Amino acid sequence: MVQTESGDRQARHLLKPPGAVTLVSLSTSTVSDQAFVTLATNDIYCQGALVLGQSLRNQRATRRLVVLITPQVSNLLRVILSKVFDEVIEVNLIDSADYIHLAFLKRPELGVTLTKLHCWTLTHYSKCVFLDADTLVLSNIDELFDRTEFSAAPDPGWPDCFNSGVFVFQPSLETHGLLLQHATDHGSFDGADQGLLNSFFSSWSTADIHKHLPFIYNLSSNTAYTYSPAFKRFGSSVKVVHFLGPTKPWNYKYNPQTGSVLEEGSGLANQHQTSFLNLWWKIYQHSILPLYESFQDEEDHASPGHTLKRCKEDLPDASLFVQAAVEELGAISAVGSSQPWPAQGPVEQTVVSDDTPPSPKGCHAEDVDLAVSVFEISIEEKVKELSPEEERRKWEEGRIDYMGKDAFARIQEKLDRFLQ
Ligand SMILES: O=c1ccn([C@@H]2O[C@H](COP(=O)(O)OP(=O)(O)O[C@H]3O[C@H](CO)[C@@H](O)[C@H](O)[C@H]3O)[C@@H](O)[C@H]2O)c(=O)[nH]1
Ligand SMILES: [Mn+2]
Repeated sequence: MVQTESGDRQARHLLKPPGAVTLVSLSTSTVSDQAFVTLATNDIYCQGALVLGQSLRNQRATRRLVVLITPQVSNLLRVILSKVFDEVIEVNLIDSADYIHLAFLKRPELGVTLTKLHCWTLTHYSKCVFLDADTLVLSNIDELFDRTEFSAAPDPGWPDCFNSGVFVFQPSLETHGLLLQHATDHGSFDGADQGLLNSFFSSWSTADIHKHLPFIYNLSSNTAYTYSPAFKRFGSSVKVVHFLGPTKPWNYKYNPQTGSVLEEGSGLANQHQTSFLNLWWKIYQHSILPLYESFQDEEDHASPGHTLKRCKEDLPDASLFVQAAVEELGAISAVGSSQPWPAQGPVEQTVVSDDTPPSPKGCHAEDVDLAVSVFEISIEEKVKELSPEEERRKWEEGRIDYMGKDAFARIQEKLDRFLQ
């Protein structure tokens, strides 16, 4: 990966309030009119996008790397994303066109879905591969660009439908418009993008076998066990793992010494899934955490005593970040191999930042808490209590938590309580 000073400087332009489209050029890929695209609508999903982007770089992807973000994504994460992705493009969570607004008021949970559809507006690319932020690339997948729109792999839960976590598409404003129109007219049978895309590209299951991507391009890690003989036979050729479902890699805690996720609290994962989870975390530890540190170092010049600098100083013999920076993460094909972490000091040492009282939660990244100690790394969403004024401003700015507390069901609950 080529990272230039100027790339980092350009990244500053991503700070809010950004323009509709911001271009950041970090690397010269061999094919510049094609791209891998992902989406992150908040700082937590950004952690997934970062690992995905890094996994594509590790596998020497020859196309541009693009991440679509929404206004909720914090300034810090914008800068960090720009260190991994060639382009960080802000899109709106809901398009401002009134007909969409009206249609979707009845189905607020589709907001995030609509955002995925924005990938068709990337018309400066002739062809793209979309990957969910909860996917991990294990080997080079450039050959996907030999496929045409609309190619995707079967969904493990209903194989006559495709899974919309990995797909090949051709950006086109016309298609984008038709998709939105389809959403307006028909909604989505699963209330999200997968249902919508399946009914729009409804001939996928029958028309052209070339549009069926092999399952190795979208292996659902949590369902692999349901057909373990096949996993035994074909598992070694898996190219993309997809952590679909409610529990994502970032919901686990990770022990950097043993190189494995800690299972307690997050339910027991099957053995294959554990290897993939460990791989995800290995990339996170070695390649993503150091990005936070380098950003903080830059900030230190401007404002001495900033958070992560102290973290580093407080960890003289653990030096997680320093080790991570010098250790080049090469091929990650060693699925399941244990990663012995060099011996560290025997006493658990917790990273503590400047402006928070000593506690296990140390390094913070605006909307996420990164707790880093010798024995445990974890990513947690900050629970922010907003004042009624802040809540109102959020709504007025269109920053509505459709999946969470502003979900239609929650609002209905509130109304019911009020009307009782
Ligand atoms: O709050 C959110 C939720 C989702 N996403 C993005 O949307 C993708 C899809 O969401 P995800 O949580 O990964 O859904 P899955 O668990 O994978 O569930 C399935 O169902 C989804 C809804 O139909 C499809 O988008 C997925 O591709 C399909 O695998 C994510 O990867 C992100 O890229 C966000 O950025 N923020
Ligand atoms: Mn997914």
